[in-house]
Amino acid sequence: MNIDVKGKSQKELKQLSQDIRDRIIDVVSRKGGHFSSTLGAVELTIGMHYVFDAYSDPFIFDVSHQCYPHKLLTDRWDDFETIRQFGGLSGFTKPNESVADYFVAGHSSTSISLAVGAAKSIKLKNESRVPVVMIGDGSMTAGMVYEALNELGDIKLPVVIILNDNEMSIAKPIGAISKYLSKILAGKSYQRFKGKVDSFIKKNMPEGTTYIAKRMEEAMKLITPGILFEEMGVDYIGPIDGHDLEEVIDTLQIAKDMNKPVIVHARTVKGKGYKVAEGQHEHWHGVGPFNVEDGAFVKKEAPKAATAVFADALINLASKHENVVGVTAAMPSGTGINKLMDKFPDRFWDVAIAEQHAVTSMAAMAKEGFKPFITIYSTFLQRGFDQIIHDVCLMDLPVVFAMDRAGIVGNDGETHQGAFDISYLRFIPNMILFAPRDNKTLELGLDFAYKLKSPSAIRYPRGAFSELEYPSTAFELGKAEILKEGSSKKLFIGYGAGVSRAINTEALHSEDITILDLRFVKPIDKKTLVELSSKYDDWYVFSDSQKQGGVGSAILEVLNEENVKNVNLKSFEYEDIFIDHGDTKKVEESLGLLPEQLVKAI
Ligand SMILES: Cc1ncc(C[n+]2csc(CCOP(=O)(O)OP(=O)(O)O)c2C)c(N)n1
Ligand SMILES: CC(=O)[C@@H](O)[C@H](O)COP(=O)(O)O
Ligand SMILES: [Mg+2]
Repeated sequence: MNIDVKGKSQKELKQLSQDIRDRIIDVVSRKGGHFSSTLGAVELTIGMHYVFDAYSDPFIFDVSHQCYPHKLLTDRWDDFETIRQFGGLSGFTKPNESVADYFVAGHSSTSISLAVGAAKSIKLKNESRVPVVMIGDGSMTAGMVYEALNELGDIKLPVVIILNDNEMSIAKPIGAISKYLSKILAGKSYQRFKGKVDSFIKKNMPEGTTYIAKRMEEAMKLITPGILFEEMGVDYIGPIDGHDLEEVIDTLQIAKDMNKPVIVHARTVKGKGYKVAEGQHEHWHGVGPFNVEDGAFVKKEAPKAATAVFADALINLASKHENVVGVTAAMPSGTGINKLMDKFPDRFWDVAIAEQHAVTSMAAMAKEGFKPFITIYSTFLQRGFDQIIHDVCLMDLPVVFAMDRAGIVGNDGETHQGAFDISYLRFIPNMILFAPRDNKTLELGLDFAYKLKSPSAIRYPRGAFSELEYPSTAFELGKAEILKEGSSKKLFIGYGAGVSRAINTEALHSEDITILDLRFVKPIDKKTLVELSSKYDDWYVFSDSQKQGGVGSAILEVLNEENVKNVNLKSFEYEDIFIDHGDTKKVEESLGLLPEQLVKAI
């Protein structure tokens, strides 16, 4: 059922915020999810629903990982139990779940552009709806936000932007924007100060002093904390206490009545309402199950994650070679670069949510003789696509793209799957694409990448590789590796983490099948593939990647160019769909990618 906040008293709203927190703490402690962001957004979300109408005004949450209170208020209180589970609610906003969710999100800093587009449409349709945005301080560090503000300040259409400032990104926020916003938070609220001046003028100055008042207003703009936004043509109100329901509602009402673009700067506490998580705690951003009483995480015995193997291997490399440098775009712990930043603070940086800047700035370092490692989730590298072509590959610069979370990522779902990197990188000239099959070959892969004189991209999965019984061998450019020769006319070709799926499928199959680790998608090992075509007719491809333009496509191109006619190739890569959220195994099963399913398909 919808919870109608508009009719509630302050007292009832306070109780509602407690009920929402209790529900989030209860479910997320059992199921995992985005925790501290969402606790910090409770009063702001109630305020949005009190002043605006989610079923007509576009409610736009940036990243939307903080949208759980919004979902609880819009007919998903009971279903919230299924958050991020396979077949259940998405952990992000999703219009096909509820009309109250205006747009899909998951990648950051899109919200103000969406609001501009919505506002233009509303004007053209002569409607009176008002887009309302919630964007965090971390998401304000991406360039796309300023592209949107630049236009919004010019066209001056009514948009209310709630800047939910908890002085945290996932980790501590980085950069001048964050420092600027924190400085404002440290000061007193400009509006209260402005109000005092206005009433002083009215009371003590004779009639007709509007001229002076105007001058005072202009002068104050010079000291208004929101000068950055005011100068861009967007009004600024704040900072306000983002947990004071009355202040939030009053301010949002004022902002809405201004009928122009306005930023409401709200100070909040990340994790508010769950003591253990309140404040600057990176590990409460996205959590697995935990014990509510003491905040202890439910420890699951897991093999060493690829991220940790990567980070340790990069530390070794950086210890040996002074010219190794690297960046993360606001994902220091997720990528393991936090370890490098600690050990080599003058050679590894968090550049904030700025993937485009990460790519291009590292291209310059490569030109200067350094060996940059851009460590980034496959899905977020999509944000720097043109920079890869224009600033790295065109000049054939030796930048390494270390792509974590390649393949299915699980509970984050369709906005985060690492499905596309092979397809979107393979057609770029000078790019080298290769993939390790286990931890040891990941380590060897970094040593190999270090020596390359061209751009390269190495991919590895979320979580751990499977342990393989095959000895690991060093990479040789463009060379595949036969792991096992079999008597069957079938050939299994694995790539990256897909190699273990090929091995597990072969183990279940009745025939004795040859297994090839392709190792390189570009340059691909044409010679070996042509030789194998004389022995094997039925080829099967295993890779955690989109079929379109992926590994199977690359192999078919070789067979076509080399005029090979006898091979039938079937690729078990992802079909032409966006892959939904859920535990990775459940998602793989829904795609028919479990070995026992593949054996039947073969
Ligand atoms: C393009 C992109 N890069 C990185 C991320 C990963 N990410 C998700 S939330 C987040 C931090 C957002 O911080 P903020 O906007 O302050 O929200 P808070 O969690 O503090 O409420 C980051 C870096 C992303 N979602 N999209
Ligand atoms: C919302 C967001 O984009 C990040 O919090 C992301 O969910 C982290 O993913 P991992 O859990 O794979 O590090
Ligand atoms: Mg924040």
